[in-house]
Amino acid sequence: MRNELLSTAEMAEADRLTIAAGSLDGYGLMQRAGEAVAALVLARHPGAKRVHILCGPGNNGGDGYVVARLLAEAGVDVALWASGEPRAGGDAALAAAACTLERRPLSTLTAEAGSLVVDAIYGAGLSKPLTGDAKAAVDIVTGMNLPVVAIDLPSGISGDSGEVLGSAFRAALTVTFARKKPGHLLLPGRERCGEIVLADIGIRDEIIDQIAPRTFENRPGLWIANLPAPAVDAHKYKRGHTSVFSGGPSATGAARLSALAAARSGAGAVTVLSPANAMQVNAAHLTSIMLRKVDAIEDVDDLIGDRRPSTFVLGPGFGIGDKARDFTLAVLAKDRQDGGVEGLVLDADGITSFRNAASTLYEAAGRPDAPALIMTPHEGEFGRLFADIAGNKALSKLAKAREAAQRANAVIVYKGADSVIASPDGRAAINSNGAPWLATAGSGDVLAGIIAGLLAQGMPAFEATCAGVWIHAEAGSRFGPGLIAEDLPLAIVPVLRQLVENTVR
Ligand SMILES: NC(=O)C1=CN([C@@H]2O[C@H](COP(=O)(O)OP(=O)(O)OC[C@H]3O[C@@H](n4cnc5c(N)ncnc54)[C@H](OP(=O)(O)O)[C@@H]3O)[C@@H](O)[C@H]2O)[C@@H](O)CC1
Ligand SMILES: [K+]
Repeated sequence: MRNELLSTAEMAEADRLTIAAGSLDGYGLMQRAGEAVAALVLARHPGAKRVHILCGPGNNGGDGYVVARLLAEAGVDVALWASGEPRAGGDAALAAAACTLERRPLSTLTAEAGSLVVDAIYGAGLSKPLTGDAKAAVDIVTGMNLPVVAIDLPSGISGDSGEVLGSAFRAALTVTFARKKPGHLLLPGRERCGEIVLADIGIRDEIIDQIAPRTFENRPGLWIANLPAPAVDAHKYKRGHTSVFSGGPSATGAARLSALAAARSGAGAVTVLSPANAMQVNAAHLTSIMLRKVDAIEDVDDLIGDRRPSTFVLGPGFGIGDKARDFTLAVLAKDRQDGGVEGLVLDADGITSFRNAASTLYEAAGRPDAPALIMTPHEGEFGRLFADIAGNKALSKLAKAREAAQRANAVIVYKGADSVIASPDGRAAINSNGAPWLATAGSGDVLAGIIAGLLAQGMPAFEATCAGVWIHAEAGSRFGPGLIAEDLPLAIVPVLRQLVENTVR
């Protein structure tokens, strides 16, 4: 399956290019869209007593008129409700004219228990909050708890941001075309879509390639080709060396969790870098993972000279302040070339430490040949570093992550149930395999470790980050109730096995 996501503008462009290529005209695309929806309605709801089809004034409504005609031809009891009139001469007007069923105003909608609703009011063209007859229809259908099949998007959900504009249907099934849209994956859109089925309506892959979308669903296909597989002659340092900075004696657990996750993700060697006063407590809890005393910047330099760690994690349990800033900048001052430092994953306290010194961080990360910087803020941390972006109501979560990545010269994971991973080069991916079980203390420390471990094995920063987010979420979702962060490093093992064996997509 292809992983591109299309903005509503890119979808309109795909439509235009397909028509220009001459294989199908707009009405032909609409027929195919309607046929796909009608077939799914018949397959999924063979026993529906009555199907209410709600049609808006645009092409989404046009799809609805095609569905109405096809279902009526198949012998289904169809009731047709219209909001507004399709523009004369347009494809939707043609579809409406071809449908001879009686049309009643949507403002007079009534439905009966046991019936099914097909929502064709607004799709990609939603331009303002739902009001009037459309809003009233949402209230009636939601109040009666009727199952809804949404065409393209549940009306009221923005295809670009996933936001609810005014109010929106909650669909059991959403049928969309060619590729998913960001609004199908971003919250709250994702939970309003129900099951999402992608229908092929004749928009060819070459057309999508021509558009070259920069947004993706975060699935293995996006990065599996870059997933490290150890060579037969691998020795431990060839498989990458990750170092994790530990906090003081009463805050060491987070770094060890991160270190363990880096090791499980395949880094050949992992070292916990501990202040002198926490050496004993760290030593008491580490076996295969190495331990080294690091109190000052010079110790970091020595370590890089001696052991050549390729990646670092800084932040989990580390403490906020000068030391975090100094160590971060010392790592970013190293070169990447010739087996130098590949990257730094900055999380938690590491991020917060730069709240009043953000530009120093971004400049350090923007230096040519600087190690890759990866930051993994949750919403609160994101707001501390990027207050203006976070507060801009015109931006979706996707757009916010993208803007932050460009400003910070860093790969950003804007965490949440719909984590967005954005690269400074403009690419972005939306994660959709998370589960509520992952919202547990220490879960983020594990994520930072997985990303650093994959990066140490030579995966490029964006791909390593996307893979880390997906693997972490998959492990947590499969583990389910009762998950604590300590379970996660081991829970990623079966996920990795399936990825290596290529049995999960
Ligand atoms: N692209 C493709 O490849 C294919 C696309 N297809 C289908 O086309 C759909 C997109 O069609 P579309 O562009 O005509 O937009 P659509 O969602 O019907 O709405 C536009 C109309 O609604 C109006 N309107 C909007 N919001 C409103 C509100 N809150 N309250 C009141 N009015 C509101 C808006 O008014 P305006 O903004 O102009 O004032 C305009 O009149 C897409 O989702 C898919 O189903 C398929 O046929 C197959 C191929
Ligand atoms: K719709």
